[in-house]
Amino acid sequence: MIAQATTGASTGLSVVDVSVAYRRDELVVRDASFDVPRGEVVALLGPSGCGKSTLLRAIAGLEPLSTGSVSWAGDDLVGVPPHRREFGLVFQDGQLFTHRSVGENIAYGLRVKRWPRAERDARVAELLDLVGLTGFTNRAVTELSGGQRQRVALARALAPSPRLLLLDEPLSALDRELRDRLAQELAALLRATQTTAVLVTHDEGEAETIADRVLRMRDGRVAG
Ligand SMILES: Nc1ncnc2c1ncn2[C@@H]1O[C@H](COP(=O)(O)OP(=O)(O)OP(=O)(O)O)[C@@H](O)[C@H]1O
Repeated sequence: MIAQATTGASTGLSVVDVSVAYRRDELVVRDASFDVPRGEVVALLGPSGCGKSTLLRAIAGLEPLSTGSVSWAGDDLVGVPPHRREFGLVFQDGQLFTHRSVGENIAYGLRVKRWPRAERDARVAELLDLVGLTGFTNRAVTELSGGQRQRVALARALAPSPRLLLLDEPLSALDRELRDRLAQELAALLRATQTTAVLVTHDEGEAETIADRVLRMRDGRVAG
C-alpha cells in the first residue's frame, strides 16, 4: 500500500511501507504506513510480540529498514543516525544513568548540545516542575521510586525539545493505580507541551487516555 505523502507546515512523521526483519525472510513488521502530523499523539496498540517495539525502534533509527521509508517534514531519514534525528526516547524501565543525579540525567541531552550551564540548570528546573518533581535536582536516581524514575526519564527525553517523542511502554513496569494516574498526567503534559508522540502499548485504556488516535497492530501489520 502506498501512503499519500502529506505536505505543509503540519507535516511531521511519515512512515511509508516499512518492513523490518531480524532474520532474512522473517518480517516482524510488514508494510507499515501511517502519518503523525505535528502536535498529534498516536498510540500503536497490539498484543505482545506483534512488532510494536520493533517498529518504534525502526522509526528511531535503531533498526534498519528492510523496505520503505521513515521521514520527517518530507525529509527521508535513511542514513541519519538515532542521535541526529532529534527524537526523544523513553523505554519501559527508563534506562537512567544510575551513577548520575536526577539533574545530571535530565541535563544529559543539553550537555551533548553544549548548552551553557545557567541555561541547562534553568531547563532542568523547568522540566522537574513539569513532571511534578520540583526540587529533585540533586537526588540520587537509585533513591527514586519506579514512578519517579519514569518521570525523570520523561523529563530527560523532553529537555532538548525533541521534534518527536517515542514512548515504548513507558508505564508498564508500574503498578495499576500509579499507572492510571501517570497516564492521565502524561496525556496532560503532552498536550501542554504540544509534543508530537508515538506511544507503544498493549493496554487499551492507556492508549485511549494518552493518544489522540489509536492504530492497532497485529502480526506485524498496522491497521487503521
Ligand atoms: N533483537 C531481536 N532479534 C530477533 N528477534 C527479535 C528481536 N527483538 C524482537 N524480536 C522478535 O520480533 C517479534 C516482535 O517483537 P517486538 O518486541 O517488536 O514486539 P512487541 O509487540 O513490542 O512485543 P512486546 O510488547 O512483548 O515487547 C517477536 O517475535 C520477537 O521475538
